[in-house]
Amino acid sequence: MIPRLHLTILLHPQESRIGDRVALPEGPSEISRRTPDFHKPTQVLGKPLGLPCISRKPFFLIPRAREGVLVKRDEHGTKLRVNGVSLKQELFVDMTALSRGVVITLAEHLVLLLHFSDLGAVPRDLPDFGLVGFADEVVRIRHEIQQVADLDVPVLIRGETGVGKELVAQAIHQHGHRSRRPFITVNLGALPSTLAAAELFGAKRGSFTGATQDRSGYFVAADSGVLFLDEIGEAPEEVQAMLLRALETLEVTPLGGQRPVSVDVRVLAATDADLERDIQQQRFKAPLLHRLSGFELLIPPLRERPEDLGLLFTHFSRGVERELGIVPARDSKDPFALPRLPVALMERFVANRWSGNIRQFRNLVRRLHISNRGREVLEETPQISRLLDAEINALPLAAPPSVDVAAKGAKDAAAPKRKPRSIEENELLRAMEDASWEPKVAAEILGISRASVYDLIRRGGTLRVANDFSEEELRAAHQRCNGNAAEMSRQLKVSVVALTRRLRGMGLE
Ligand SMILES: Nc1ncnc2c1ncn2[C@@H]1O[C@H](COP(=O)(O)OP(=O)(O)OP(=O)(O)O)[C@@H](O)[C@H]1O
Repeated sequence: MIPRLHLTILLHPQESRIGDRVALPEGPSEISRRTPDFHKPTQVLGKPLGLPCISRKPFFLIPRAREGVLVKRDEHGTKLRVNGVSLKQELFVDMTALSRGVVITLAEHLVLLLHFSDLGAVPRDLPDFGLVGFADEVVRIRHEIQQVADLDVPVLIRGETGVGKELVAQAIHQHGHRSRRPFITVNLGALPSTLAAAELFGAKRGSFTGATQDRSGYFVAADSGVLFLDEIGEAPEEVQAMLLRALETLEVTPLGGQRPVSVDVRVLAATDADLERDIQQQRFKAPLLHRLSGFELLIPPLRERPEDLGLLFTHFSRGVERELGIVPARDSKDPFALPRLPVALMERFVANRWSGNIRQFRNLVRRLHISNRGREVLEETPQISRLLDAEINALPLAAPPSVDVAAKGAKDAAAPKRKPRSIEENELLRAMEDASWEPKVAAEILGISRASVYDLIRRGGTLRVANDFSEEELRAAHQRCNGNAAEMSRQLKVSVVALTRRLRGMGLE
């Protein structure tokens, strides 16, 4: 098999939308992206573009050029044919570097990631199922989802924590016959064993202390749909026995109830545990494993597919900006803007072979955007350096400070919320700084409500909100910062949104 060179556009200088065109500084070259994702062909038209990092000669990227074929390998490096339609130029790159990914800048303002991938094997009609990435292993998973989604068999999804097991479960649900029926998630690791039976199978009023009314339980809630048993390896032994019975009989009896209730559920389960070892050590019931694994899907960790880092970075960047309402500080109409993501930073991601999981990577991207709020280019802030250094030392990252918005059901219910009183002034200050002084974002970081953040600001005495400043103070700051609201926000340690509103009210933009 000839390895192919794959080219990923990491970040457009101006995050263009479908059909937008971005002028390149050298001559009349143009780049247009036709689709919002990067799996589809990227058109690069026009004049030669400089490849300052690795090219020995200028080279053309031709329409629909997205891959090259390795044609020669010798002591000078590797010769690849960049060949979307026909051969136009050759590109020399270092083979070792290419195997871990090469980050380059095009015409100084477009960052690309080059690496090998066997794109020839991807069937054109294979849906992406919401899984970002095209590493061989991701393609295999997509293929397996396609094979199993519309069969009513139980599926066991295995992989380390935070690799995307729940995402895969959702994809199976959405592409199966039960897509219009409920998808209920229950995290067995978060279910106290004393309540497990009632939570799973329901309970009649008065059946135990605290059961003040009838409850139907997860199995009944998922009737005719899909029940996703997350962290199945964490299920206490008695819960395993109850689950096995329910799965074998497809009947559940609510606690304190007389008659069993029939249920029609497709069960998907996920675990990061070594269940075979747990069976040997008699911590997990072998029949339950057999019952759950009508089909098995194994999801590899991100460190085994670094070629997906670029796509995931872009995907999460968009999500974070949308979710937190962060507007990039750059002028979106400037086609000559610097790349949002500098090569040096992307190189850090690639060279480090990010050893954390996808959730941690998303958290890093989120922090990168928050701590760079108001800046045109994403820079490595001290906070990001700390996270990257922690990765180099392969230390696990701290749990994400914010609630996982993608997590559903029992997972959310179990997410810890903090007491505002436990937050010291220093921690508030750090969170506000990381949040670029935006209380909404600081609230996410701290795990408290926005109202509580305002409350802490008012009680603390170090920070103020925009409304606390006198007109005189604001006019002085406005003059000092030449009317730059982002700079004023940094100096006054106050939300740029609230500040702009105040300035507008005073007739100052
Ligand atoms: N291939 C992917 N493309 C885009 N987002 C992904 C991908 N894989 C995982 N994610 C995102 O990463 C986060 C973690 O994924 P998910 O919760 O599915 O992992 P998990 O394996 O179920 O984690 P846990 O073991 O902690 O339950 C989610 O926000 C998910 O949307």
